[in-house]
Amino acid sequence: MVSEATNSKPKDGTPQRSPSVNALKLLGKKILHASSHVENVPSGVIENSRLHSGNSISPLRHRKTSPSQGTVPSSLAVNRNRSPSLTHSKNNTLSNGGSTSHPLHAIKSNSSIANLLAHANNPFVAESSQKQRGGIAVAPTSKLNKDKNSERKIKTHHMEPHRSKSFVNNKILNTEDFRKNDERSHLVYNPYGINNSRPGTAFAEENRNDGDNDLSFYLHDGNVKIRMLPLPIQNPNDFLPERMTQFSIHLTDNFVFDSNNKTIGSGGSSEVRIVRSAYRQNRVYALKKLNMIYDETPDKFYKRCSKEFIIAKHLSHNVHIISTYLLVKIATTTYTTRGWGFIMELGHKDLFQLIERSGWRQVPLSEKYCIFKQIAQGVKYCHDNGIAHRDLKPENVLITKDGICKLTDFGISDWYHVEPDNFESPVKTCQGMIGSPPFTPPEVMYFDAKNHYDEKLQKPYNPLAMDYYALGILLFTLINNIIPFIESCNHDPRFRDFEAAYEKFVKYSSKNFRVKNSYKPGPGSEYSLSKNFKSDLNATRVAWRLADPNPETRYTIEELFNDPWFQKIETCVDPDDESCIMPPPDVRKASVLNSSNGEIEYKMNDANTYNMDNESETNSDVLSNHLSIGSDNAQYTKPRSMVEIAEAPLKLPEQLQSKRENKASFTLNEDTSKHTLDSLSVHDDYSDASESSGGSKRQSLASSSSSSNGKNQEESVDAILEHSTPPTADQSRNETGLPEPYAVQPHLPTALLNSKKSASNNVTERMTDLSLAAKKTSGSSMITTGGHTPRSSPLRKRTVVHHHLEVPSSVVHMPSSQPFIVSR
Ligand SMILES: Nc1ncnc2c1ncn2[C@@H]1O[C@H](COP(=O)(O)OP(=O)(O)OP(=O)(O)O)[C@@H](O)[C@H]1O
Repeated sequence: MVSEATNSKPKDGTPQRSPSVNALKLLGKKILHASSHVENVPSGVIENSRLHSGNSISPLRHRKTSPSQGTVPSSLAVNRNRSPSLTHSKNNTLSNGGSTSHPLHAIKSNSSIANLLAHANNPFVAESSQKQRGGIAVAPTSKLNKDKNSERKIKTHHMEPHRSKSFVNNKILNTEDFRKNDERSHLVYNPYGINNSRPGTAFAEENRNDGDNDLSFYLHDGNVKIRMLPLPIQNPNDFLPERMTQFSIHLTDNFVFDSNNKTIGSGGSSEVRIVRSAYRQNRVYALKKLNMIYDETPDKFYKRCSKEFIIAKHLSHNVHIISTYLLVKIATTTYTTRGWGFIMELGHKDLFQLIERSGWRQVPLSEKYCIFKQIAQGVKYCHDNGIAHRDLKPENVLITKDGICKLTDFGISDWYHVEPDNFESPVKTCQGMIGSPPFTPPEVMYFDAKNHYDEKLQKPYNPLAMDYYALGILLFTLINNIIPFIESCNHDPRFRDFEAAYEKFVKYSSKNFRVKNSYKPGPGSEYSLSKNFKSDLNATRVAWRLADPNPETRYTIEELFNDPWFQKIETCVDPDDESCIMPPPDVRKASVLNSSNGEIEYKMNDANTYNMDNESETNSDVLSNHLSIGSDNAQYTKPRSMVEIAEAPLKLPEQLQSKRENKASFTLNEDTSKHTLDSLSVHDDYSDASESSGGSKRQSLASSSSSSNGKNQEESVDAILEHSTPPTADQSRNETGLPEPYAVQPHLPTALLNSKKSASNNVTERMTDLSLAAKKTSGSSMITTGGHTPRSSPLRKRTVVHHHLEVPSSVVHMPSSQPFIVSR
């Protein structure tokens, strides 16, 4: 058996709690004490034939997912990963309600963090981090095992038990690896994504007495320390397979930071900024700056990040995957701290940012189905290429300026075959808690240590079935405008209701519902999760089959693509249209250190020929693009997580808002005396100059979908599910082609109307300015994914019918926005 086993155990004594934490605690008190009926499940691998026929782990067919109450044996603590959805408001700072003077910052996807550690095994890197050139994208199992074993031998002083004062609701994690070595290898875990420092940066406890000689902790802003990679920064090429070897490994060889210097997104282990080509300023890219997490060792950091890069790059040839181009070294500048980063295709928004908008409710079902299908196509591409994503959620779906949905964040993705490069080999099952709880299936949630499930319930699971389930929850979320449950486990009353409704539906209404190829209608509007599907029982079939709590009977991606309803969904993107795949950036020069005189010299890239005449760009090109980016940045606000919205859909605690406006800017001062430059490293004098973290004023938590004093501020999740979504695209469009709510708002104040119109116009103008910009057309010109359109050149204008980005946001803080939210 090849599996990944990680464990964690909760620990009491949390000093501060966010509103979401408190709500979750309340939920936790309502645990259902149900008896369990669980069959033994053999662990190990899943035969390919079974995998593709929709069966996953064998004898779970009739098991109940309600476990008996029990305690988690100490041997089964789980290495938890938490969702950005669950835990954070990206780019936001939360106030903790007064128990501390620290401004708190909510970061994304802390669920992922501990798991990231467990996945820091890059099969392309030998134990000593020396380059291992294999020439293939994936390594054989033996090598994977070898790496895992080697990691077990690594001294784990970074894993010594400690608790960080910086974290709210700390938990202690044990990894099974370290337990086996009889080491207490606790990690501090921040499940709710709140810390008191700058976004996306990992922190460690101030007083470390674990013998760690890593000098990469820097005191700033009182008692907060920022983790930095020790010098010298490693050469990315040493961690990549030969076919991915890069000519240039330094960011500044070929890119410049956008002068706006804004963080456009952040996650549990990264922050994302805009960079530009040094040669064509209008070519903009995303720089995902990777941060060390918690007590991660530099070695594990390099392995984890290079693994993510290899997977992301391996998948970078599809319309529905964000392209990842380069793994680069970054020097400390006023923009960022030294380390590694990915140069990636720039997304315009992520799906979370669209769904959280009040106007999302009015987006026609046909457009939501289009988005769903695009996501599914991205997932299928991953699976077809041997990768399970394992962290699908709206935050990890980016939408380009053309309205194309693309998957990103392969931080906890993995090759799912026992032999990664042998697609005939069985599926490698997993163990341990990973993913984001609202989107993580119940068989994985059994490993969530905080829920204290009986060990018997923790069976090896199929990583692909995680993605199937997440697709189902995504579809529910798209249609209902809110996540259906906070956690897919029976500690969540909403999930319990869903599970009970599922069983009831199958038992009394549709006995063959789960039978393969039966395509029975799904639950109707008498089921709350189905209401907003407007009696489209084929659509509810797909959502319910994908979100089947039982992995045995859950839809597979193949079944989804065979589903007649799914096949008929019209999308505005041809999955074979390579013009929608961003070409790689120019990489023309590479800096190298002249060992004789110590000076930096540049090598030119012969393979990258170019004509300077074609490079010219007008100032106005640059300016307009710059302005466009700048204005977009303003919208990269993640005010509330979906979980927070689910908990208090229209309620905004006023005190949080005012406190957030008073957040301090942090200044990071590096201690230059701690480092000596390594002569082998060209840019490893990644200047230890002092830097400012640059106006890290936290963004407001105030959600665009929230109103602090709106009439319906106590509106419940159930009430939200009751609201109707416009039934069809046609019915909701006026003569301009825009969905009705975008054009006529008679009940809104004039100022509000004007601001909405101009916002909408701006989007339209920006889109039509682009070479690949969407043109508004009639619905008849939709591209269906069943057909094939001719390959287009990168400059050909693509016909798009759905303007996925044109989702108006309610005006925050205005009570009058409330009527705008409620559908008519
Ligand atoms: N290429 C990109 N273009 C634009 N925005 C991006 C891009 N990549 C990421 N983002 C934004 O940054 C956020 C964080 O990115 P990402 O999920 O990759 O980080 P992460 O640290 O891996 O997160 P996690 O905590 O889930 O592991 C995304 O949700 C998105 O809003």
